[in-house]
Amino acid sequence: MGGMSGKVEYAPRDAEPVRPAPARPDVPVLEMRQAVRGYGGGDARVRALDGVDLSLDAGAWVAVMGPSGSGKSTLLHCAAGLDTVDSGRVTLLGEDLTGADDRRLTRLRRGTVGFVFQNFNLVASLTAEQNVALPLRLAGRRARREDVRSALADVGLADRARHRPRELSGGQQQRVALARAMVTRPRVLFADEPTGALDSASARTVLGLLRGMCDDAGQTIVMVTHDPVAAAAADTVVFLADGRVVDRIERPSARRIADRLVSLEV
Ligand SMILES: Nc1ncnc2c1ncn2[C@@H]1O[C@H](COP(=O)(O)OP(=O)(O)OP(=O)(O)O)[C@@H](O)[C@H]1O
Repeated sequence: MGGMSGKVEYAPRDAEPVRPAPARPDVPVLEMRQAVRGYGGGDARVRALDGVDLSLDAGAWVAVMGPSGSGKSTLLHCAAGLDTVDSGRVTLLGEDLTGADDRRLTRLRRGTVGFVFQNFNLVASLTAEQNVALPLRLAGRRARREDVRSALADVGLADRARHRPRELSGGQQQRVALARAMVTRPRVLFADEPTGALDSASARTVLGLLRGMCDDAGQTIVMVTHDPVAAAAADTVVFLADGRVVDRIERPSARRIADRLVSLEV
């Protein structure tokens, strides 16, 4: 990739803007039906997902919670097409991920899903702007300057475009990671502990940005978290235990979530 360490080579001004994948109002954005994913064999066999049903429409924000080892990461990975289920079905925008080969999965993910992780996963040698431009370049297209700049402006970092990750606070780095996830306008954002490494003020900022993404842009968010305060920002909390969905609360308070978690962990 030319120019990785230098300035971003932007597309010409009249280049096609990034457009979200077409909406399919007739199908859920994400659907899991009786999803099963096991690891290991024989006596050591673990059913990380044991018949999970989940259906999410455009603009839905679900938090996935549960004790350690309950299957949260496995659910996220299978829903995002980073991992495949052993049985059951997973569809993204109506397209079946089950049995799709790696090339097809990569194509389905591109432009359809975005990712944010606890540890930001920014490229240390690249500026904020270059990090945000990266998914477009990985998709084989030149980024338009205005798409990259507006993604950074959306997270309040227009004035930090030339900063490298080490020159940014944790909260700012996570906002760059959000801008990077959003620049392709994904229909679904998968977030694994997006506020896990942040102080409470930065966490609130990030949760507020996520709220805007589902309310204003109709994007769907699947967020794994251990934090009841973060989960209370979502519309729905799904609780996992031993690979199964054991409860679901709509519009929950942090208090109610914490109480439910405690009851699962004892
Ligand atoms: N690659 C793997 N090989 C073997 N077992 C695995 C693998 N990945 C996950 N598991 C097992 O599957 C179960 C679910 O794991 P998963 O990582 O999805 O849980 P989690 O809820 O995300 O946990 P945590 O909150 O600790 O991150 C666990 O029992 C785990 O040990």
